[in-house]
Amino acid sequence: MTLQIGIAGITGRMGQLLSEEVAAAGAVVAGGIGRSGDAEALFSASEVVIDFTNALTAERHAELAARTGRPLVMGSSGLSPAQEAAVAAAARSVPIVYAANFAPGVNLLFALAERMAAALPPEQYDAEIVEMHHRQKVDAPSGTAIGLGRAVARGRGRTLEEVGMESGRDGHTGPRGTGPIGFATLRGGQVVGEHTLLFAAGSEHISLTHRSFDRRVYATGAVRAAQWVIVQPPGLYDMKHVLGMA
Ligand SMILES: NC(=O)C1=CN([C@@H]2O[C@H](COP(=O)(O)OP(=O)(O)OC[C@H]3O[C@@H](n4cnc5c(N)ncnc54)[C@H](OP(=O)(O)O)[C@@H]3O)[C@@H](O)[C@H]2O)C=CC1
Ligand SMILES: O=C(O)C1=N[C@H](C(=O)O)C[C@H](O)C1
Repeated sequence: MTLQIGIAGITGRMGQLLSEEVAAAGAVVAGGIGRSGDAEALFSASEVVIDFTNALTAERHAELAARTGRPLVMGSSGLSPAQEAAVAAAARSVPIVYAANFAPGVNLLFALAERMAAALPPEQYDAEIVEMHHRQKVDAPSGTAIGLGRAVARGRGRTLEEVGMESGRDGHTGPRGTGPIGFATLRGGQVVGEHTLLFAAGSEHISLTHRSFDRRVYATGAVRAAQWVIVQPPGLYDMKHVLGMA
């Protein structure tokens, strides 16, 4: 049977590409909604739903996935801790892939970030994350930047909340703290997505950069995640699970 995939956010930058990538993968677009669409009807008509909307809508869709028993692939970013907790609660009754970034290269970057952070002591190496996106992006720092921050903190045996984030530096900030991860956000033009992780010590710097040139890389990854998630038991998954990197 051909997989019936619903698309939440079908009129958006990602949604339009998703329609093409669903067809390219030999699946069928079961339906799609923008902000005026009927989400209940979309979930009923679909075997799996892919959501690229916004934080508030994505939280509602996670709850709807749990209520209808339809697996969900979620790419929306900018979720608050409470919204992420709601997604995790929904994933107790339905499988959900919630990924900050569906590009394979970024998921390799997450793994490398963790390894580098484990090797570079925070007393000597300050971790800074710089991201740039198109002028339409509404959330900051990007979900991927936060994901990188979490990977660095994990490598140092802590959580991001424990190590702390230094973002939006302006005015008399005082000296940089030892341990917190710095975040800088650039917005402009039509940049698809750029992320740099820098470890800065007194006598050396080491950095890793990922650049996306085409957001189709996210759409391809999300469709792959949809094909993967339909046969998983309930749980909260990430792209590393889909890619076999967990
Ligand atoms: N994880 C990843 O790899 C990636 C994540 N993203 C994230 O995906 C999200 C979408 O990005 P992008 O496509 O660029 O954004 P767009 O603004 O281009 O698209 C947003 C889509 O969401 C729809 N929408 C808004 N409100 C609702 C609602 N209440 N119910 C249903 N649909 C709604 C819009 O519909 P309408 O046209 O009617 O307004 C539109 O189709 C963002 O959070 C972005 O950060 C983006 C790229 C990659
Ligand atoms: O809004 C975008 O465009 C993107 N959002 C995601 C994020 O917040 O990290 C992923 C990608 O960088 C593009």
